[in-house]
Amino acid sequence: TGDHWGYGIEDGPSVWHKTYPIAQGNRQSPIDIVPHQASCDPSLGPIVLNYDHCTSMNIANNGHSVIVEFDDTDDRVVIQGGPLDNPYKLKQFHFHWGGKGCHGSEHTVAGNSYASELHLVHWNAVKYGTFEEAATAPDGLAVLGIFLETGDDHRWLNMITDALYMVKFKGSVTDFEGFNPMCLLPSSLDYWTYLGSLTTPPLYESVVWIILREPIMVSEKQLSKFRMLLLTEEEEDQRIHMENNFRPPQPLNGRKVLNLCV
Ligand SMILES: O=C1NC(=O)[C@@H](c2ccccc2)S1
Ligand SMILES: [Zn+2]
Repeated sequence: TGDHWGYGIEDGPSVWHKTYPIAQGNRQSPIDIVPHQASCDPSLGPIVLNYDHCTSMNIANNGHSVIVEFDDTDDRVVIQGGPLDNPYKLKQFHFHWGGKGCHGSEHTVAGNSYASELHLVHWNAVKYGTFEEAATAPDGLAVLGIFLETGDDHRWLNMITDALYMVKFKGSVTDFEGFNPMCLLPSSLDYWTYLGSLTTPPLYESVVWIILREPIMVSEKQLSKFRMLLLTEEEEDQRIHMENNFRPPQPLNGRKVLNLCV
C-alpha cells in the first residue's frame, strides 16, 4: 500500500482522481489568485505568528518534498488572527519547486507562477486531538504559503540548502534542531486567504489557505540544491531527481478569495 502517487506522467496530478476522487472536489488547491478579483473583508485582521519558542526537530526526504518537522507538543508555536478562529500549531514546513529555469510554485498570481513555494503547515489543536484528525476536518489545517522568487541569495535559506545533501535519498532523515522559520518570512504579512485543500494526496478539503503577497528572494544556486534531492532510495540503481513537485491550479468553483482591507 502506501502512496504510489507522484508528479510524473503515469502517477501525477492528472491521474490522482483515480485513487483520490476528491481531486475533483469543489474546494481543491492550489488556485490562481486574481488580485483585483479578491474582495477585502473588514472583519479580517492581521496574521499573528508566535514562532519564538519553535523547536525544529528534523529534516527529511519523504519522496515528494523535503520537510522540516516541529515538536507540536508545545502549544506556544502558533499562527492566529486573520481568518482563523483559533490558534493553529506549527507541525512542519516543506517546499514545492520546478525544474531548471521552470517555475515551481503551486499557487499562481494572475496566471504567473514563482520559482518555488514554501508551505508552513499548522493544525487546529484547540478543536482536534491529533494532526491526522485535523487533516480531515474542514477547519482543521491552516497552511501559510510563501512564494520564492529567484534573485539574491537568501542568507537563512542556506541553513536548509546546506543540509539537503544529508537527505538526498527518499526515506532519509537527519537531526535539524533550532531552526526558526521566522527567518524565512518576507517583510510584509499582507495576505490573500481562501478555503481549499491539501495539494497532494489525500487532497483532503481541510485547509484554510493564507498566502503572503510578498515573495522572498532566493538564488538560482540555492534552488538548484533542491533539485539535487532524489525520489529514489539509497539502495535503488535508478536515480531520479526531485523536481516539478507542484500541482497546477484547480477550479475556483465560485469560492471567494479575501484580502486585508488597506
Ligand atoms: O500545502 C500542502 N502541501 C502538501 O504537500 C500537502 C500536505 C499533505 C500532507 C501533510 C502536509 C501537507 S498540503
Ligand atoms: Zn505543500
